[in-house]
Amino acid sequence: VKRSSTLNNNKVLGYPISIFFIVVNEFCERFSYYGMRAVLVLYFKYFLRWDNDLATSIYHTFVALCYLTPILGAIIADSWLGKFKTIIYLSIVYAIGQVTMAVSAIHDITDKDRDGTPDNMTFHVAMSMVGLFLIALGTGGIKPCVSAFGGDQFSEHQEKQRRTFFSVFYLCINGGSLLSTIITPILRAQECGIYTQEKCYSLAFGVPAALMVVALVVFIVGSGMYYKAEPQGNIMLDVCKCIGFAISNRVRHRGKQYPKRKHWMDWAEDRYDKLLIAQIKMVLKVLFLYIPLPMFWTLFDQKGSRWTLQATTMDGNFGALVIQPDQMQTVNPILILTLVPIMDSLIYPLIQKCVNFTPLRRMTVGMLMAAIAFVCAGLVQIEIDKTLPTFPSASQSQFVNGMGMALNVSTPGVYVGLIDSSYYSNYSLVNNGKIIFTIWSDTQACNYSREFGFGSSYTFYIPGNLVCQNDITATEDIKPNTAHMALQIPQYFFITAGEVMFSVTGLEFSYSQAPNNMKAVLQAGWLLTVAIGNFIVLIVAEVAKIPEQWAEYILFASLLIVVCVIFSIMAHFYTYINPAEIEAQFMKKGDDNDEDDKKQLQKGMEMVKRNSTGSHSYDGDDDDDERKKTKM
Ligand SMILES: CC(C)C[C@H](N)C(=O)N1CCC[C@H]1C(=O)O
Repeated sequence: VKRSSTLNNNKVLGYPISIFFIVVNEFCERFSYYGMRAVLVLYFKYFLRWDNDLATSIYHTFVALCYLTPILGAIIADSWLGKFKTIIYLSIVYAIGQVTMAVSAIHDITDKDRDGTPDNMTFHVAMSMVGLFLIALGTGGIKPCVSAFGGDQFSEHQEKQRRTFFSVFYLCINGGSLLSTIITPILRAQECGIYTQEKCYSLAFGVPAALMVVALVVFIVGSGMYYKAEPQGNIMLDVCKCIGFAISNRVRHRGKQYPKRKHWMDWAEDRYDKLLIAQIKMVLKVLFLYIPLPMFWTLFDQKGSRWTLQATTMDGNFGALVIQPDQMQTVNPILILTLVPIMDSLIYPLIQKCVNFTPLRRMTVGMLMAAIAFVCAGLVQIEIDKTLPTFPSASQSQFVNGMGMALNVSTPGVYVGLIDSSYYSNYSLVNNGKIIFTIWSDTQACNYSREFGFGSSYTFYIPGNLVCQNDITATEDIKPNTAHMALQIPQYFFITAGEVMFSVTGLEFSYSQAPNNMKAVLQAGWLLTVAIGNFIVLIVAEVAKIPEQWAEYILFASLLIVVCVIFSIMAHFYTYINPAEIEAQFMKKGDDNDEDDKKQLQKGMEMVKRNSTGSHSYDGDDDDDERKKTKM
């Protein structure tokens, strides 16, 4: 039983007011994180002048680090500072990191010769690496704490409200990320500078930095309203020692003369209190269940890579709207914003009328949905392959100069180059839509315009007697993409519906099944599945050499289905628990036990008492009581 009585007075519609500050904080933080991430690769490539490979590797390493550091944040929170202080301190580190990034992107700082390019690249690289490290520490460190801290604001009997909170929390993640991925690229495209005007990366990083400061301020403003659980001493050290002792004790008592114990962790009973052992068992059970989960994220993360590449071979013309391949990714947060409320208010209650749609069942269906998404991606790929020639590469054009003199050809943003007489240019990449080329020689200049479809490729022949527009002959080397990007919508729909069922549920499940003193640790365990999924994508990208892309999609779908079957079997044997109830039972048992046991349990009881800060209000729906001990 937790939460102070003062909290119960600060409610709106049965929800603690404190969660308002937490969800606003999450919105601003995710704006900051995803906004910075949206322009990061371009910053590496165009500002730091790294090649594609280095830019991609550092980008993925950074993303993976952001999902590894939650372990650190969780340990600090659960063992030392508590969630509130950890969030405050690591948010400061995070904001400093964002500001460092913004400063590292000011080209004028080292542009001594005022030519628009930084003269001391080492300075900018060093600053941005320090900035990224601090950001990874901050964003990852606070992530498990913020979600667990939000969950802490509800009493044990407000499970329904707590579930809604996790849905709103997820909406805020995606609202923030959607807005920032639209806004920061626009900011980046602006020009700024003191001596010369260059692409404004400092603004694109500066606005996320400002949002992180806002996130911190909002969180501090709510300070008086939070329930703040005290950390339980160095719990992670106790956990490790207890597990270590259980293993060594088990090994020391191998013979038949030693009676078996129900669980291998019970071998720690000789030295550690039963409550701690029970809590470790709860955590291990959930962590064991997580083993197959990274596979979901492996598929999910390919939205940003494989699916975006797929979109480059498609037609993004939606009439009034022309969608670029990488912009298709925003379909995910847009769909999250629509699907979460629909699922919560309509789909789940409807399904619940027919079957007991438990969290683990939802997660299983979520994984199946992701597999279906990849089958859709495979089918779309087959459709694309029917229309796709192989040479030359997409969206390019070349010019053949038939004139007796050298010619220059350019279009805004692209300089095709100087073409010698009776010679040809290289293929140049241009945008889709109407493009106007300027062709000029020493004696004449003219404009030539042409409509380019997505993925098309042309050779233009400039005759000897050039007058312009009508004289140039165009040969279509590759037809424009005919498979429309709208074909990707079903795969985005299924992966996002899967995400809602899998990720939102998983977040809440991780909270509800964790003992009070290890809530943040289990949230971090959940986030670790995202990190491992990211790593698998990196490995797969290097190792998988499947020549047909559609076959790779189907392979991934099949792998996820296999993993899904394994998960559903594991989930079948999982018994839902109410950690607070189990912890309370140890208090009760203590009264009935013999003296020795009583002494052992004393410590555990103290722990539970420390968790129980004040009275508890039974005001929420307790519709989950019958599920407390249900199977999958
Ligand atoms: C990739 C989207 C912008 C965000 C995504 N839908 C999402 O909410 N998440 C992906 C990893 C976990 C979660 C997050 O916390 O960002």
